[in-house]
Amino acid sequence: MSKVVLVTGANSGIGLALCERLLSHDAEGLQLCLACRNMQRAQAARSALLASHPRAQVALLQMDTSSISSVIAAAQEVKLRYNRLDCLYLNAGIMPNPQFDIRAFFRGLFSSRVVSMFATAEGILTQKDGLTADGLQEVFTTNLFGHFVLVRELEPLLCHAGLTSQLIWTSSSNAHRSAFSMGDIQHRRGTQPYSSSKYASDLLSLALNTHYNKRGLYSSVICPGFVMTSLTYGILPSFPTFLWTLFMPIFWLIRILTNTFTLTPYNGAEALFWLFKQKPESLDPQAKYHSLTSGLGRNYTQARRMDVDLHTSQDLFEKLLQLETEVDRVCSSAADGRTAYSTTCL
Ligand SMILES: NC(=O)C1=CN([C@@H]2O[C@H](COP(=O)(O)OP(=O)(O)OC[C@H]3O[C@@H](n4cnc5c(N)ncnc54)[C@H](OP(=O)(O)O)[C@@H]3O)[C@@H](O)[C@H]2O)C=CC1
Ligand SMILES: CC(C)=CCC[C@@H](C)[C@H]1CC[C@H]2C3=C(CC[C@]12C)[C@@]1(C)CCC(=O)[C@@H](C)[C@@H]1CC3
Repeated sequence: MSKVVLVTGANSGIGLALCERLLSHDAEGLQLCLACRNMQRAQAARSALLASHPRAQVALLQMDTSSISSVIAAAQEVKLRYNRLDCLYLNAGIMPNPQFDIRAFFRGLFSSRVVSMFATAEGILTQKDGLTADGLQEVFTTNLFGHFVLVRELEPLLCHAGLTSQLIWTSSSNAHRSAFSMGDIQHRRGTQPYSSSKYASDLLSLALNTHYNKRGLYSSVICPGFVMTSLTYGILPSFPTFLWTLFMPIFWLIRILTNTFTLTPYNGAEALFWLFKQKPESLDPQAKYHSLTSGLGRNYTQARRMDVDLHTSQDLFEKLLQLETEVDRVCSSAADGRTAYSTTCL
């Protein structure tokens, strides 16, 4: 029986490279569904995949993870099209308006934390976040909450007696506990919404395992390493893309120090692809699976323990459930024509 796999943010970067790798592994035994916000870009990605795998089954789904109504509509469509989902990749993500602290970068270069700075970007990156049309924080909603709502909506397709399914989150080694606050899960008040949203996805994955393992659903988290994609190019917007290419020899040298410089989307998708081939029951719910590339260019996956605990993960899960109920209430009162209030108070 063919496996049904849905990938969010599949039209570019790591998501698209993953689709290519999945099809190269098993073009005919998969029903691949690319969930994207922009259908033109989605169509281009589908054509590229079909050019190298003409017999593959590749479907498209319109979904904007920053819009809760779009996520709910997309989930309804999935439920009409498929009767089960084997693997759901929660990969779409943004890092808007990044501010790169050059001084901190040069200080870091000549300090003992140089390797960790290149691996995690700790202390050198902040972002300016915005609000979605629903009044939620944009990074939180796109990277985490939209995906949470998607998982909840797709529960009937993911939880089947006697069968297992997988959730696989594209997190980051930029996920730091210090950037996340349980009193401000959307990160309204801080300057590191990206790090906060990725730390929250690490916590949420653990909580999802606690709640859903008994129903056959398993969740894992990966870090693709540092990959050259449009997300990365956005960090130095005044830098033309070709200048990044000129830095490649330096990056290859850095790769000798830290194998986290995977650099290409193909390498970055290593852990995503590796997890797909594992038995979900055999995976460690407290581990983050890192895509790594050695100095000689060998790709491998390594599990590293995450800085998460069950109690905090459970607290976050409950807060997300509350937020889901609130958003639902606001949306239905707006649909009824009653006065809708902004979700900024949530
Ligand atoms: N590049 C890196 O070094 C690292 C990346 N990551 C993570 O990897 C994931 C993939 O990013 P990457 O491939 O690098 O970057 P890209 O920008 O190439 O890919 C991001 C994908 O997410 C999609 N997306 C963004 N916002 C939304 C939305 N609201 N609804 C639906 N889709 C959306 C984008 O669609 P569109 O084309 O329409 O913008 C795009 O397809 C992200 O979660 C990122 O945080 C983690 C660690 C390192
Ligand atoms: C131009 C030169 C010579 C160096 C580039 C320095 C930084 C732009 C670069 C160093 C470490 C990188 C990094 C990321 C972005 C670009 C850097 C800050 C990430 C934050 C990208 C997104 C992630 O999720 C992280 C895992 C990356 C960590 C490393």
